[in-house]
Amino acid sequence: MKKGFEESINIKNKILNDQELCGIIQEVCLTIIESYKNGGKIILCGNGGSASDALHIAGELIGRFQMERKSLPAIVLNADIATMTAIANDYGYENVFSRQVEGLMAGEDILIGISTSGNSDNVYRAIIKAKEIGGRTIGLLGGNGGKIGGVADFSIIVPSDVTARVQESHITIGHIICEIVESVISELC
Ligand SMILES: O=C(CO)[C@@H](O)[C@H](O)[C@H](O)[C@H](O)COP(=O)(O)O
Ligand SMILES: [Zn+2]
Repeated sequence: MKKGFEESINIKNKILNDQELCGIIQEVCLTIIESYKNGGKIILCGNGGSASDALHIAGELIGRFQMERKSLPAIVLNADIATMTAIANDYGYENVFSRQVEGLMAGEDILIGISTSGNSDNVYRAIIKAKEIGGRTIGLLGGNGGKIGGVADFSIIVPSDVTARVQESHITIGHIICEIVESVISELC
């Protein structure tokens, strides 16, 4: 039992002491704030535990994190099960997110693709489609960043190959981003 706690703490300490990674997280916050100022929205997607993380982060933005402020628009592509199953059935599971990006994303929007391996094909294709549309893309990743790490505008790569450990840091990073974005936005309005 102790091993799991220790591993989780050690990975978070590694992130804390990685200036480059902390710098990327800061840049991501600024990019999200800029998008919101320009009338953009955040679009998120992921599989399994990362699907839950996408829902969790969107809930903090649309509802609130810790402060009273206006609602911040966020859409989760893995939330709409009717659309997802239709696309999976008609076009293949690898296209369940990219097809929605095609229909929903505008140039001022940001796509956050969450994948602990960095290699989920449906998240990868969503990032590629978002780039074609001209939107900014963020990968919340793990391992060596995988193929998504090679294409996203910003890659936040948690230094671990263990899916569960990566997910635990993803939600910590997600909370930190929400806290920073919320505090800046609430000063503006
Ligand atoms: O939550 C877990 C494991 O902790 C699983 O549901 C996990 O998210 C699934 O195996 C995903 O399919 C993994 O995909 P990815 O993170 O590599 O993109
Ligand atoms: Zn999990």
